[in-house]
Amino acid sequence: MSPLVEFKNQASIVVFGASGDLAKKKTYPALFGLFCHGELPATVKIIGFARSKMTEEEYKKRISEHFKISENDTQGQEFKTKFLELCSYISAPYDSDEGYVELEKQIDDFDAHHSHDKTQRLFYLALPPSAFITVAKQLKKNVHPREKGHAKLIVEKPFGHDLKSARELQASLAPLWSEDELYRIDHYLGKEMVKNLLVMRFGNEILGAAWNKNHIRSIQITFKEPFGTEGRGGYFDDIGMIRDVIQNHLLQVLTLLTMERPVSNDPEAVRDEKVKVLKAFDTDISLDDDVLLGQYTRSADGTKPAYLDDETVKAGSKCVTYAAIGMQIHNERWEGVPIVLRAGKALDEGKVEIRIQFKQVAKGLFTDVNRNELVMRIQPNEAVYMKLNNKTPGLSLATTTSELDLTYANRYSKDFWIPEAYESLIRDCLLGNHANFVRDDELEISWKLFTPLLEKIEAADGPTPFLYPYGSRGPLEGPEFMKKHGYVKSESNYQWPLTRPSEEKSKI
Ligand SMILES: NC(=O)C1=CN([C@@H]2O[C@H](COP(=O)(O)OP(=O)(O)OC[C@H]3O[C@@H](n4cnc5c(N)ncnc54)[C@H](OP(=O)(O)O)[C@@H]3O)[C@@H](O)[C@H]2O)C=CC1
Ligand SMILES: O=C1O[C@H](COP(=O)(O)O)[C@@H](O)[C@H](O)[C@H]1O
Repeated sequence: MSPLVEFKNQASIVVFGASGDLAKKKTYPALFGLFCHGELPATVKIIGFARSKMTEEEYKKRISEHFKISENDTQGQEFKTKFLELCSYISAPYDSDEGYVELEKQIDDFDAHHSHDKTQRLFYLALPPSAFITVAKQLKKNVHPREKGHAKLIVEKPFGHDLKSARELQASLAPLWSEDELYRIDHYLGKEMVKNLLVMRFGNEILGAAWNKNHIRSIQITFKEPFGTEGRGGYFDDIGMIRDVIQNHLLQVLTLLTMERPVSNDPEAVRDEKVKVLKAFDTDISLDDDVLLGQYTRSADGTKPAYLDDETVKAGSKCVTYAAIGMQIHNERWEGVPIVLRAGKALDEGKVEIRIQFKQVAKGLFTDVNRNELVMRIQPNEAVYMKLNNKTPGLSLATTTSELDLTYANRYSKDFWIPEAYESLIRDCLLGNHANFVRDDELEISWKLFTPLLEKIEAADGPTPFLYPYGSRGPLEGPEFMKKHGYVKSESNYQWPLTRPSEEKSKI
């Protein structure tokens, strides 16, 4: 039997850093979600491992805090009870053998009890990067099954801080864990709309045919969060917005959006294409022309703090909480198409979307019509809509902009289970599907792309970010920057959600 099938039937799942924030908010809720949907292996044991001293009761209370069930959801409560019966906890240091020896024993007992021929072990490192290598080494030494079965290791971002540290991390991991055993999570790859990109692009001839420099005028990928770094300022100060979201999540989305068609749906075929297009990205990102940086100040009404008000942030820090970066891809398909990745915290709304703007139609027949735009909203409320020009209904021959709208909430019933990103990725890992995980060569190129820029930004004489108030749309220079990078704002005859005749204006 292949390891793939075996992990579907039975597995021991070990969560390192089980006392932490990620484990509580994402890892355990995802495991619980999979359990409720019958997507965990039929025979499974879940072991938490961390240094914190907790009784089993405290541990179970902690890991279930974020389960999505209400008090009066009897079925949900039953699932929770059954799920927690599968969970146990080991409190031990990460850097000495004792806890790992106990872990090995618990897994062996579980396998013996269920008469498993082979042991299947999934280790999830919900740990700060400083602990990755210690745990990876100890696991290899004490708990790797070797010829007894198969093992997988899930590693969380950040995978390094720059090219050099990413290489060092990789050099330490590689002798211990093969690329085949490693699963580097970028949780954006588990989001429904991101997974839909392959189908949208390669399953629709009409889009595939127009997906190139001949028809596309510009590409934007936007990440907006309505909250600041409250409580995480100290951590964020060494990271900044480019490392936090752009170098990983947005770049991954862009890669899927711009790669060539994979030869098959084999995970390596997909990752090969991602790497190929990444190699065609221009690494020479100009600080003067291609980058707009910002940092948030207090909100206009004074109720929300400035980034620098956080006591854990270095006084006078120039850390970037907003960044827009103009990128170029030098290949036959994309040469000359402006691309902007932009991300900001403490903005006016929470939203992540892709916006593809098509070229203007030929002049002559119309004096001026808006450009078509294809928008794929990743969150909240998944949607795909295409802005099209249409004749204004009635006697008028004027044009108006409307849209073909595939808003999921209107098109798919609530009975569809759209898994959370972590649910989807843990399931992929259990099934041995690497397609939505970051390969070592992808990681290397993503750092090659952004490290030179980060070095310029973080140099002692690096730029001072533009300031923007908490709750605003970002630096005032934003619209001008977008215009410079090929985005033309629609004429104002676009009305949402309902077009009314009084506001229509003649276009022909
Ligand atoms: N929080 C989130 O939502 C997200 C987090 N991540 C990434 O996931 C990883 C874990 O994040 P998160 O759970 O927030 O981290 P935490 O800071 O909560 O750490 C997790 C656990 O690791 C242990 N730990 C903390 N510091 C150290 C240390 N210096 N050395 C050894 N062990 C330590 C602690 O457990 P104990 O002391 O009990 O052993 C802690 O409970 C990080 O790499 C983070 O960047 C990625 C995306 C989102
Ligand atoms: O990795 C990160 O992502 C989150 C945003 O994730 P989302 O799934 O809520 O869109 C971001 O808040 C965090 O700063 C970053 O580290």
